[in-house]
Amino acid sequence: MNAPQTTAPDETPPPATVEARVTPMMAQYVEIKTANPGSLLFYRMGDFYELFFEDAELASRALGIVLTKRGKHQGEDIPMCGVPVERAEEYLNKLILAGYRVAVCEQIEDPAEAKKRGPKSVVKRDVIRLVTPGTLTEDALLDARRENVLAALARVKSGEGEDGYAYALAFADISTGSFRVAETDALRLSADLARIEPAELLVPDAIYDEPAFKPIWRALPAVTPLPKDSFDGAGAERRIAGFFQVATLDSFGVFTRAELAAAGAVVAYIERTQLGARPPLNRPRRESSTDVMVIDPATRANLEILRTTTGDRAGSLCAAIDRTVTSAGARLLGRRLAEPLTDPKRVADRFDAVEHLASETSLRADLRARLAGAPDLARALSRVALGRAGPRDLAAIGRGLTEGAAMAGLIAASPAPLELTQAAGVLAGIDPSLAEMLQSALDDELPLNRRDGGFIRPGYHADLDATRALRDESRRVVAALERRYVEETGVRALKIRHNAVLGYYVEVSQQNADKLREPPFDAIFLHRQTMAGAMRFTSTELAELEAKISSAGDRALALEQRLFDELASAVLDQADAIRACAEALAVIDVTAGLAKLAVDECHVRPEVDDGLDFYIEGGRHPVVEQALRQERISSGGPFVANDCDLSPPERARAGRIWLVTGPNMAGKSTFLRQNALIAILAQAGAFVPAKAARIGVVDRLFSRVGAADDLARGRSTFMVEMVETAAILNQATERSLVILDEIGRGTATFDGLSIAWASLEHLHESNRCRGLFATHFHELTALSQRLARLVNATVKVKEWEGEVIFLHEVVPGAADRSYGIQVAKLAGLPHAVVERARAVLTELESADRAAPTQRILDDLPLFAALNRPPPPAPASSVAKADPVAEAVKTTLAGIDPDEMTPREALEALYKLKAAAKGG
Ligand SMILES: Nc1ncnc2c1ncn2[C@@H]1O[C@H](COP(=O)(O)OP(=O)(O)OP(=O)(O)O)[C@@H](O)[C@H]1O
Repeated sequence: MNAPQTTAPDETPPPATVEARVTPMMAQYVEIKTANPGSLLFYRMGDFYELFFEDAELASRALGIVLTKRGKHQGEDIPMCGVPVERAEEYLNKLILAGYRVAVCEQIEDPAEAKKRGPKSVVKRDVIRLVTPGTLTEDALLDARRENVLAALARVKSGEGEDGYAYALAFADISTGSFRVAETDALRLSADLARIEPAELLVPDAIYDEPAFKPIWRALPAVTPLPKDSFDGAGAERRIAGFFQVATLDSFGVFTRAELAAAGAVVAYIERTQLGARPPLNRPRRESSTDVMVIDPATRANLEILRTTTGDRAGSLCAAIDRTVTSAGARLLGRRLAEPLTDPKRVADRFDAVEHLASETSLRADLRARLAGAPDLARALSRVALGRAGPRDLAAIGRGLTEGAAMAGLIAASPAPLELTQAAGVLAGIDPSLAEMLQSALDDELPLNRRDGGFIRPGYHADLDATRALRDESRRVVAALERRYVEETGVRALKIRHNAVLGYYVEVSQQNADKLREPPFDAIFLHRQTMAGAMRFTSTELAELEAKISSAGDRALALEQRLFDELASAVLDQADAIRACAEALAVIDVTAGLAKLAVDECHVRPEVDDGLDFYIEGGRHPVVEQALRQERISSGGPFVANDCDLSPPERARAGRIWLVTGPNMAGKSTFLRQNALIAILAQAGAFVPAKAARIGVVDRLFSRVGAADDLARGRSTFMVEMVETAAILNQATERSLVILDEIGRGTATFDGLSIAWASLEHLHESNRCRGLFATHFHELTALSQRLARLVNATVKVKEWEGEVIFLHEVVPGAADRSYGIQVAKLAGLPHAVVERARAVLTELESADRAAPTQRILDDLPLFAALNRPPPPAPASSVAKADPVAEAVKTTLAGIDPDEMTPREALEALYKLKAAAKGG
């Protein structure tokens, strides 16, 4: 969903036209609103953020809060709604999720200052921050276990690429500081965006409006079009250098013009939304397009890598393998699964680290115990940098650094592989004095907000201790004064209380009040307020005490604020080191989590190399296996492991394709998916659910599994299936792994069979990829006699007293039937329908089912669309314009399978057979 547009500037009266009857406050509101188009304006008034006019109407609907009125503007009622400041985050969250942006406008002076300018003057206000989906930092607004990425897409004319443009993406998570850039192109853009999963994408106006891109925008949570100059390539370098406070970008590495433009846009947008505050971003790191396995959006969705098709984390691959104990670890695991590597060396480094912690049981347990106490360093640091931190953030950084140093010691105690020694090196390198300072400065129990005070540990700062003593002493003096007044007046129920309006006051019941209003006490007590059952007084003594107490309290608070700033700036001085620590902790967490997974779930270290093998022995589906075990969803036994070997046959230079047939519910889809997931896990650096595995790096993974329509894009189920199949046939290479499940089932039988047949040939002959192809078109199994690298496999079932028993075992060979009716019966189809279906099936099966198979083998030349000399045509080739074939063709042309009843279809089949016999 794209962000709904809020009031455009020209819809509210510009300040110049504001007439005399516009109140000064409204004039200020209108001015600020005009300066912040496209955002809802949270206008601070006391303890509330108020929204006016159209903003109020939109927000009251989105938040389900009451819409009221407040005064008049140019003769019209002003619609208004408000949210209490202390609950603002919760409401902000809802608005951001609904796709809005919010400009937060605060009072930037003390109301007392405003009063000095005259009774009608308005408190100065200004926008201190724009809250957008991609620029959140508050814990309450973020999902701890997910990244929150702001991305920008830039395009520059280059004369290269399909459309003469060079494209690049820059993507940053300001809540953790990661910042990367990568080239992309119009074709792989949606795959890259699916990998990056931006919470908000910035695009130039011109691209935003191009129809070809609209479907891509629709798949994203928020897209923000920006004017061209935000992507100005020439200015970008200066802007980035300014952000990182360096003179030139020379030391950052080499970037393309498009990459610079994209990174410049990200930086400019952060500066704009944070109003000058700088989150501690890493310097942009360049990614090469070949570094990671390309997985298109449909494949990601189909394989449920990070989320299930319904959008839940539970039930996804990520959830099934996540044993991390920190949020940062969970985020890194998600990132690794989203972008499996293609370099066997880097993959091996990750395996070494997992293997080490898998075998070092006690080290693993110690690290995990310490990690569990380590807070989210990266997000805390980001809030410190943006001035949004509380005392708990500072304490979190201190604790994280201390735990980190301890973990470095644990790892370094014995020889460890590279990934772990590198992480330990980073953790050990941090100066311990910062953590010590934070530890000694901050109390054990901390308030959430710095403005509440009371977070500095007694004994840390002498002046603060003295001021606090004064404040507390004064309180004791109040108690003493109360006792004295009780004695002097003889009113035992006399109390000294405090509230925001009166400050300190003396309260007595109505019965006792007269006593205080008579001599001699009327000289001491001054009447202030009459309540239902009580009367309130002040006294000179009390007023003096009050001034002393409040000044000591104010001074203590001010001192604490100063100390907070000092601690924050000490933290920021080491921002780079702290961020590196946060990354190192995440690496250790992911590694230890994967090691634990490997041990608990019996996963093994696969071999990943530059070859073309794909050999899995005893592979399992990690999600289905766990589900079967935990929930006992199936009455059957545990998960049945299966082998899969798509490695090239001897002397062949391309891998195999397995054609998997088998009854419904036998486990074909599960088998297909498990092999794709194993490839992802292996290249992400995780051990895999198998007895053994050897995988030649997969450059692209494609899967067309299951059917879903995309009515929003005007595509039927079959259309979606064909669009996805087209992408696979156009893009798969020898290095790719292709998983196709029941291609062609969404249309009439003959159309479907023909499409499946032609696609299989194309994959085998032209793409030459490794593949798994599941189908109910049993006729296709005959193709293995002609396609050298096509292997038939089937999922075994047993039939027992008319019932089918699923064995879930994948074996060589072909299935002869689908047992669809038995499965339909299991699903509870009415008895009459099941019986009728059996009768129809028997009748249909009595027709010659071998005919299409025969045609595959004899009649059609094998896949003629390639740029290679056509193979010598067989004797009975259609190419010879055989009159019999012509007759079959003519009869076929007259058939519209979609319009036929089963009986007509049967008759048409007989006619075709007759035509084929030359009748
Ligand atoms: N290897 C296995 N071991 C144990 N149970 C399995 C196995 N594979 C699949 N199953 C169980 O069988 C169910 C059906 O599997 P799956 O959806 O893969 O069948 P299918 O052959 O693709 O069916 P259809 O052709 O109807 O789509 C799964 O939900 C799972 O519970």
